[in-house]
Amino acid sequence: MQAKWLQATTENAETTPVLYMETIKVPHLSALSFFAAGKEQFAQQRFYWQNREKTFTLVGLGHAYTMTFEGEQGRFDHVEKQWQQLTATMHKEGITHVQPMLFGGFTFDPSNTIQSEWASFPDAFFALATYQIIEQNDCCFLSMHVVSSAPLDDAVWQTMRHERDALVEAARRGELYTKPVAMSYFEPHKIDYLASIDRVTALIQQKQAQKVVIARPLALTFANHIKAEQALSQIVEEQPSSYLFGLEHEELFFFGASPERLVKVDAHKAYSSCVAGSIRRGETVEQDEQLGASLLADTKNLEEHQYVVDMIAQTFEQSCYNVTFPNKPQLLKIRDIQHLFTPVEGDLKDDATILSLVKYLHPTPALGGVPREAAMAIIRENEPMNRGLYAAPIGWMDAEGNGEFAVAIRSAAIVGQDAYLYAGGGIVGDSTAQSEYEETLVKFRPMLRALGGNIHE
Ligand SMILES: C=C(O[C@H]1C=CC=C(C(=O)O)[C@@H]1O)C(=O)O
Ligand SMILES: [Mg+2]
Repeated sequence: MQAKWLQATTENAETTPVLYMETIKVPHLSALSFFAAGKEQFAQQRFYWQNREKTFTLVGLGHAYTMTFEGEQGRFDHVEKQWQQLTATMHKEGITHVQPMLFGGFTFDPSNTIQSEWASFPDAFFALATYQIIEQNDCCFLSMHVVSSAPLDDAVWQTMRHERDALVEAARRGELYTKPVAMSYFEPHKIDYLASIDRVTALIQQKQAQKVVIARPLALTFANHIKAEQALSQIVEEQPSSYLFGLEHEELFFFGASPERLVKVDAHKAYSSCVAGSIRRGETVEQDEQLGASLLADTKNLEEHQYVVDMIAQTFEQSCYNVTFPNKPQLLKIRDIQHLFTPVEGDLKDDATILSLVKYLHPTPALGGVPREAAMAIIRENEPMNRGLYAAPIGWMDAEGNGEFAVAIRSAAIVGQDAYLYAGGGIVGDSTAQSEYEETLVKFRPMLRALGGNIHE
């Protein structure tokens, strides 16, 4: 008995790390240049995030702590619990109101075992950066994090302060990036994709599901390795009204420009957005308005959209008080495409958290389908790819329960000289393969442009 008790306490002592943090305020710094400044010391350990409104930017270099999880059962709770434990005891120096931020994502479907570029990516992957920069309200805060079970020696801080100052200096020098130029463009499984849309539409007509989102990849090859900062710099320039994200994991760099919020929590208020139903942008203002008006009146797109509103509103009803949402969709216009859009908000109940909302919301019918399990089974049967983080929750949270997750669409994974772009669409009873195919072509455009692969434009 005693031996067991001793073992338990030792384990406990070893697994109770403390989070040390020191924050300073720095004059405005380009978040992208800071990301690039970490390219040598922190290669494969960087992340980048900017919200749609461009009012909040977060960049992380290095891993002070990582959390990973394999499998479906318990992955959201595991990350939640670990983060709570890690932030239970914090030692803050310098500016103390700044929070440590955990950044990462949960893969779309842990049951997918297809070998792919995502082979070594865990089903949950989150990192607390060694060096974290936050830009908000015209202020720029630079934090250092160390997670240690032993008391921290001041010499550690001294060394890190030097490294931090060198990173800031390197970031101030900046750099210009050229657009990558793709050598080849390949649509794997194109014929399979077209056939799968016909099959899935038939299954929906037979009432095996009401809606299923089917996606496909597009592959680009380059003459040289694409640098993460080079790819990111393109979307920073080109996508002013989307969430921008980038996450390195080993050899893989996943990045994108998504219009779609999964959930945001700010001071116990929760926000989600239903984004589903699509049409291209017009070439003139009149044509653009006409296309928008026809989208707002199109029964197939309204059906796609309504499933998402019903499900998100229902989930919010369980986790929030005072749930509100407009009774008709509006238009959400981004560079290449316009969508039907309905915002949903509410006041978080005491037992709900941002991660519990991510757990219940993912995948919404904008990415999975209705009913959820039937749709997931149809996706597994009919989509010959592994989505990895595509269409999955990606985002951040702080130690006070605030945070934001986007749905990682309009995204691509870069591995060395190859890039895999992903796009899909909501299939309902009256979908047609050709128009769904064309919708994916429009959805590929942001990443194709960023990667210099817009061979068809
Ligand atoms: C699955 C994607 O988009 C979703 C989000 C907005 C509109 C959609 C649609 O109209 O089909 C999709 O549900 C994608 O861009 O890959
Ligand atoms: Mg659609």
